[in-house]
Amino acid sequence: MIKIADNVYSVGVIDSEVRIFHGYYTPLGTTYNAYLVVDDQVTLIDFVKEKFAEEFLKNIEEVLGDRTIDSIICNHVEPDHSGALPQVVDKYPQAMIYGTANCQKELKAYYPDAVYDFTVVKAGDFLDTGKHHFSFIPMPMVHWPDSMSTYLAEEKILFSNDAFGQHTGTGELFDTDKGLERLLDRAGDYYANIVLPFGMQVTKLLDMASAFDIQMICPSHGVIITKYIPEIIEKYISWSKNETNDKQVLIVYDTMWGTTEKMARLLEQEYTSKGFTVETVNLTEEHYSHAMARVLEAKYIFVGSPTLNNTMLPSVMAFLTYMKGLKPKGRIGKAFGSYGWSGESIGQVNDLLASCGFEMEDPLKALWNV
Ligand SMILES: Cc1cc2nc3c(=O)[nH]c(=O)nc-3n(C[C@H](O)[C@H](O)[C@H](O)COP(=O)(O)O)c2cc1C
Repeated sequence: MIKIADNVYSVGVIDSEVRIFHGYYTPLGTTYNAYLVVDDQVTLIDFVKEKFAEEFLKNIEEVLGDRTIDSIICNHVEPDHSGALPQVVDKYPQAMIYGTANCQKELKAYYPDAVYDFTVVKAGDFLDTGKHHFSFIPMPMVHWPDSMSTYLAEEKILFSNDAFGQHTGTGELFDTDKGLERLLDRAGDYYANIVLPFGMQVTKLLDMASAFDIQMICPSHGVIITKYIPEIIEKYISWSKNETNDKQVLIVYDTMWGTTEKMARLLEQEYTSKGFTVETVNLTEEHYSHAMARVLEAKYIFVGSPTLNNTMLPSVMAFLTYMKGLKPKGRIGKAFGSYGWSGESIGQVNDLLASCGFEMEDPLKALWNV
């Protein structure tokens, strides 16, 4: 438990061990952030993953002692945020849960046996807990239909849920602990792997949030943002518009016997000598979500695979399928790869990149060797 403002406590937990998050590799683990606001009435904002329910309840008790929770704001139903709901409502049965209409439906589906009262909230609604006033900012699809943010006027805090999140489970608490570069690196990694398809919805959220004076952003994963609010908002505006760096190339490949790797190195040399910044990811050595984080600001996405049994390597297929789902826009693609006789992989990679809506450069093929 940590006090983060007058009467506001961080009561979430650190999960330093989690490594895969719905297909997204999290080398630093993550945190499940939840917050308590103590007023005439006590409000809990979000829960944690079910596995950490006991630790979570202890954190809450450390702040409240024998006091009870009157209101629970459920910003998002996904089990990393709502998993401990049954245990919390069991201990604090009188608490009223506030969330969007979709939140109500999804909670019923996830926790059919839990007993609790629920009030549906929408934009413009307030919760008054004595000296504190919460307002609700629904942000559907950032990143589920139920998602919302909550603003606490007196402390100027935006509880942003998954927006502005970062998977950083190393014990850092504030953006000032490790600085701006670290924050943007972790937030960018998260944005690329989770938020990227929802640029339009992020724009709406930023428009709505601009009406509030925000001095602190408390996301549901990672560090609390205090110092670098303008910087992170500027990045969110840029990422939501799919703005890329025209001089940045990402090369992603895999290889069996090294020729496709040689092709990747040749492309790297060519583009570096032309003044581009080039990042190269070998999918045997790095997870595809690491490559995805690099997609965020790269204008050029070059993808290479040799032909294996008339198709591309599974690792390359996994990356391309994953990237397609995350809907990056406005990129320039190029397929490359080596083959022995039929060479289907290069055309298949080309077609998948084209199906992402990328403008395509001519593919590069190498028979056996370069
Ligand atoms: C198990 C296996 C299956 C292969 N299947 C095909 C194939 O269906 N069509 C083809 O053109 N080449 C095929 N090849 C040849 C490779 O594509 C060729 O060796 C290529 O140069 C490998 O590129 P790399 O060095 O980047 O791994 C196959 C090679 C292996 C080892």
